[in-house]
Amino acid sequence: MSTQRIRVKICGLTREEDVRVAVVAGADAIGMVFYEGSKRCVSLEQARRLRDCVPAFVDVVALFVNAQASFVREVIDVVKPDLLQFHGDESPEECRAFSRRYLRAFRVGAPGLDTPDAVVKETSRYADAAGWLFDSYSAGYGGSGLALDPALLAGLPGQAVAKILAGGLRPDTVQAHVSQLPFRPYALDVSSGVEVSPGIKSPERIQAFMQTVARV
Ligand SMILES: O=C(O)c1ccccc1N[C@@H]1O[C@H](COP(=O)(O)O)[C@@H](O)[C@H]1O
Repeated sequence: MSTQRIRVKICGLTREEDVRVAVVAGADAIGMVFYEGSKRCVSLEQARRLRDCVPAFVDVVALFVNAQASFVREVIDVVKPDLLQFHGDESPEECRAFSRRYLRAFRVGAPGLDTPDAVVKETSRYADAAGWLFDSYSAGYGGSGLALDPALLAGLPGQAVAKILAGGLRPDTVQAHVSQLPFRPYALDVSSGVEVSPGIKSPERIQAFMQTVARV
């Protein structure tokens, strides 16, 4: 039986040169953060320029945290993302309001999301998502570099929705994180683990991350 390759999204890009490095290294998706509370937040104009560096067959993902619907629509119009990523407290209705494919992020370990049953119940509310993205719980909304507890992901349905692991992945730890999961992830999402500072990526770390994942 063949094992499906694990896809990679590199998130929090702010510079054109980093987008090009990510694409050449084989990233399947690149993410841009539209959240003013993040040091990786990009402007609409910056995002449009980054988007223009992305060739066919690489997805552009726009990440939001409790954004106004009008702002999400503006990003859709200007940047034309392939996927939306909701990383805040958005309800299923708010995620569906744009009739776009979306990733739903879960801050695993947060109050109310701190048992396997609670995770299963919460994910089931977003059964129409294109992917469930499991991030760790931290004081901010994400991009913390902290890893989640894989035991909290036990009991999720097999094939229902693509499962994406995020949170504290690095070139030297990603293999161990994947092996501790109760399932084989569809994809991985990395931001701080391939950076030299928030929003500034390291070509060496991106390449090392991609090479390691290709062997997992
Ligand atoms: O990157 C950010 O600044 C960010 C801000 C708000 C919500 C999510 C954010 N990033 C996402 O967080 C996870 C984990 O990131 P890390 O690898 O631990 O740094 C990932 O999905 C990022 O896209």
